[in-house]
Amino acid sequence: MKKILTIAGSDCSGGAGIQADIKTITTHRMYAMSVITALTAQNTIGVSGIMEVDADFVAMQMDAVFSDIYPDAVKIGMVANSDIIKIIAKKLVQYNAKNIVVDPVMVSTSGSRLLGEEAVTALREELLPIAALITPNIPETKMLCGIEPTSEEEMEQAAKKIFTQVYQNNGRDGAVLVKGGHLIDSAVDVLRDQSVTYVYHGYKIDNQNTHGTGCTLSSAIACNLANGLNVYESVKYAKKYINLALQAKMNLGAGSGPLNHMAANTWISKEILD
Ligand SMILES: Nc1ncnc2c1ncn2[C@@H]1O[C@H](COP(=O)(O)OP(=O)(O)OP(=O)(O)O)[C@@H](O)[C@H]1O
Ligand SMILES: Cc1ncc(COP(=O)(O)O)c(N)n1
Repeated sequence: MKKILTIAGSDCSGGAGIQADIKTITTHRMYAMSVITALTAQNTIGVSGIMEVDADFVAMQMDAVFSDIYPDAVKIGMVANSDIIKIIAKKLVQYNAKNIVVDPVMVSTSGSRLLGEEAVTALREELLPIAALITPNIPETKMLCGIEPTSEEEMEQAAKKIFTQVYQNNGRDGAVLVKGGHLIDSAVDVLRDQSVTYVYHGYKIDNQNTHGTGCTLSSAIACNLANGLNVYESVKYAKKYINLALQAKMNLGAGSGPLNHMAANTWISKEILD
């Protein structure tokens, strides 16, 4: 049994954050563990409150997990502030954590800030370089490199620029996935590693219930890495998971509703596990 740790914020409505991650990991038939960085009061319409966890208590949670059940992969989502980022980075290095995927969550789809403005530098300098893969969406890509891509070519330029800043300039290895879910007419994603650019030509599924797609994608990638797939294949199968979960068209809540993980289950069990 593979063990996956998610370090993220709680979404009480169950669509994003820790809850989306645990559903994704469980659907992959793996064992899910969680280190919670913040509680959010939110639903499909928006975020009404955030309570950040003390950085010391984040450290206690990480010690409790790593000293007992060592994870095969770690997914990181909402990290709230720079103190939490610094302690997470320190503990991941201390425990020599493997297969780290960072979704650099900054602003919710509904427009609320989930990362303090002061924390972007700590995220860029301390957490991103130790990840095997980082998965910025279009607005996060702009925050990281100044380019707000509107086409596949601009996504390639941005992915290359972020790779250079985060990995090459720090003498580290890793990969960048610029996600195109916010593009109007396609759901193309672009992966950049040390030498190659891969383009995933996704078509846009007609479903406005996309709350938690980024959380789900990064958790599915972490599961696939834990299963021994390389980064390119891990992203490929994670996108298939998202497509199935979106195609099932569950419609909960008055706003942008959650994904249907039960629908993704069929494909995962047939293609990956059997
Ligand atoms: N309507 C859609 N049809 C197909 N794939 C989609 C759709 N919307 C998003 N995706 C895919 O979902 C994944 C997440 O992309 P997105 O850019 O939405 O991330 P995000 O903004 O971090 O997600 P979140 O909504 O959780 O914040 C990507 O692989 C993207 O291509
Ligand atoms: C706790 C938490 N983590 C991440 C997101 C981003 O997801 P989305 O962009 O779909 O709102 C969120 N809303 N809440």
